[in-house]
Amino acid sequence: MVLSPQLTQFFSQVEQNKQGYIERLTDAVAIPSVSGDPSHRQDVVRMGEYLQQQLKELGASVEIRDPGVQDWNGTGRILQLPPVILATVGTDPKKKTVLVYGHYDVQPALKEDGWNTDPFTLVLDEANDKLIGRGSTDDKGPILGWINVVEAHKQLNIELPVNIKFCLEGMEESGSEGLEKIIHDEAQGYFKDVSAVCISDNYWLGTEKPCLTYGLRGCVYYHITVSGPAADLHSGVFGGTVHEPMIDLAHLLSKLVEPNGKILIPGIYDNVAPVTDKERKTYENLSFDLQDLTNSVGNTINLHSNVEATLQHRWRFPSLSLHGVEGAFYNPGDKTVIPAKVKGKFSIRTVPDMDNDEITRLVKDYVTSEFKKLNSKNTCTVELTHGGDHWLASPDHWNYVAAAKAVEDVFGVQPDLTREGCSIPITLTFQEALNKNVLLLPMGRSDDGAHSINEKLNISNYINGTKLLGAYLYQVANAQ
Ligand SMILES: C[C@H](N)C(=O)N[C@@H](Cc1c[nH]cn1)C(=O)O
Ligand SMILES: [Zn+2]
Ligand SMILES: [Zn+2]
Repeated sequence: MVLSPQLTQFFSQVEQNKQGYIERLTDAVAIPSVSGDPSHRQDVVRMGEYLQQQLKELGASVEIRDPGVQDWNGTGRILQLPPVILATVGTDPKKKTVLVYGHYDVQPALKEDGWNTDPFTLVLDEANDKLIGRGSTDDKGPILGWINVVEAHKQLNIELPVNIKFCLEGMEESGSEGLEKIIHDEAQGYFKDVSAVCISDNYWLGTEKPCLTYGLRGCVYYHITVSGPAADLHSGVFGGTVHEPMIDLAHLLSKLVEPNGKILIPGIYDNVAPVTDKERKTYENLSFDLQDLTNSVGNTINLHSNVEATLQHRWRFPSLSLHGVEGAFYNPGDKTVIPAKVKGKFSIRTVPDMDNDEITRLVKDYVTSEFKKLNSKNTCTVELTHGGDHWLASPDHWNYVAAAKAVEDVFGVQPDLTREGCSIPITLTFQEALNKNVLLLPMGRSDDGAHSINEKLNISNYINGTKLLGAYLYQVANAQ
């Protein structure tokens, strides 16, 4: 395949800039922008300021929007939400405009969780082609990839082939609070001239081959709170004499899902769209096998014995995961305590055609009726803490055709077409509010360990990913 002179020039500039790109990611990872932890809220704001500064230096016109405030965890503690950054590079009416969305917040990370190194100090492991640190793949690396593209063009003194409009938020890992309203408010304003949307915030199916992603599951997150005594109790003095919140909660959690993954909430599968013959074909010839799953997970604990069933349960069937218990004793060592109030946290990944409001009704009715069966004198409440919808796009759209050609430009292969099990709540909002095609164009690999310990982005993925984002813009410019 023959590359255009502009692309050839751009690719070689990206290669030359490698060191600078790694330094940029080092600076970004050093800001612990954990949106789910109020003690880090100022760091999220600082991360936003860092990006605004980078974008301004590259000539972007930058505006911010205030998403308002948040009642943190329903505690009455009011927190300012971090700003949504809107930045424009190029306003040529003759060019297409690509809307780039990304998030600058990250999941929590503590060395004690099992990280080999400090999560917020980017480790350059050249021997293993890795950049290790929280946010390296989710989603700081990909956001910086776009900034790298703009920088390379400025250095080369060449115009971008399209206009870019950035929309960067700092609350994605905590439910994207406040963003939906901004998108609706700005649909005929800031977002008016958008031709298509591109999001780089997911992962390749395996470790070898790039993919384009046209579907995501939704996510509804719940807390079950069981409380009883006025304070924690001595289990030797009170054990056997009172209803224990933790015992009630353990019973309730065990009623939600079977060890084989089957969700036990009555009615939960009723609206799940059936698998069609056309859809079945989409699981054929993907560059994925069960060993990829084993490698990403670090153990052979697969629930399903073939690729099709595994991917269907990741992409197009719901799943329920138990995440943790707040208020329970969790330190090392033994403590003979009866916790007074415990909060069990779980989420359900949703798929077409499930409806979030209906699911919440089913969850609340079921947990309430199971709690009644315990005949406990404790109290139990169930609340939805955040939710986002599932999403499906048309992969036949020119936006996908352009991205497939860009993959060929950089990697010399046809990308896999995939759906994804995780969620980016705002994707559907962009599609519906702007009525434009949305494409997911991932930079990282399946084994990057997003949300986990030792999160990494391969150096080659960062560099080739930057080339890919740039090549995609050229292909969009040429798309019919
Ligand atoms: C795919 C994206 N990088 C991601 O990690 N999304 C999160 C979104 C979320 C939903 N609730 C809380 N965070 C995810 O899928 O868990
Ligand atoms: Zn993400
Ligand atoms: Zn994430």
